[in-house]
Amino acid sequence: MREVFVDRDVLSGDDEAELAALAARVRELAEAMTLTKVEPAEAASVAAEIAALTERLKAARRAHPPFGTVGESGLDRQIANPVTGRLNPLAPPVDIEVSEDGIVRAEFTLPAVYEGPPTFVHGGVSAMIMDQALGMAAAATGTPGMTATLETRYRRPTPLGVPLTVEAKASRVEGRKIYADGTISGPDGRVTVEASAMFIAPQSAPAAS
Ligand SMILES: CCCCCCCCCCCCCC(=O)SCCNC(=O)CCNC(=O)[C@H](O)C(C)(C)COP(=O)(O)OP(=O)(O)OC[C@H]1O[C@@H](n2cnc3c(N)ncnc32)[C@H](O)[C@@H]1OP(=O)(O)O
Repeated sequence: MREVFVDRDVLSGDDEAELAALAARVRELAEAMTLTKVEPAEAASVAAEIAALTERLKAARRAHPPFGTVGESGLDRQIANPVTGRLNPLAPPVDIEVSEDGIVRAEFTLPAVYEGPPTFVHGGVSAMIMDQALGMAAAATGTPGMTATLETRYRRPTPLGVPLTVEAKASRVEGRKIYADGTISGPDGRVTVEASAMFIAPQSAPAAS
């Protein structure tokens, strides 16, 4: 297995909490940036300040995103994941829970930075969230894998700014292939996105730590 799976800094809870708080501020910054009406001179001034802050963060730099210490599966350790990662400002983040019966579920709200059609979620963002939820459902069978196929059916537009629910569950495992299905639904319970995926487990599984 490639070394990048194992050669990671593992953060303490305190370090993770501080960086998660920083990521939350950057998320707010992205949202403020998307919606701001400030004058060009003020935008230029803010850009200069942000450039200076970026240089401060780059002063100490890792080769790869770090892992967290939570969990035993090696899945929820990916704290910089672009869907669920509290340390990744691009992640909403979607706080996915996996129940003992293998059902993956999360409630989340997507702000304006994820807009595709006006007032609705970008279809690629929905697909990204489904990929993650379906992948975690596949992994919950005990056999995690890489996405080989992902089919999304957009039944109706997914609204921004309201509570959404993603659910997924593995349907079957055939050798190295794991199949899973899931949905995103709106606050009225109506399904907006259906998805099905097939994951393929690597020939040799990655190390858990
Ligand atoms: C890995 C662990 C990670 C843990 C993360 C936990 C999840 C967390 C959630 C993360 C979620 C996000 C996750 C992400 O974002 S994963 C990122 C997106 N996915 C990828 O980048 C995958 C890129 N592709 C590959 O790496 C390889 O092609 C894979 C690994 C998929 C297969 O290459 P491999 O060399 O191993 O396969 P094989 O040649 O021995 O063939 C084996 C069987 O599979 C069949 N086949 C192969 N490809 C396809 C296909 N595309 N459609 C349909 N069938 C396919 C093939 O016919 C054969 O069938 P059969 O003849 O036996 O019947």
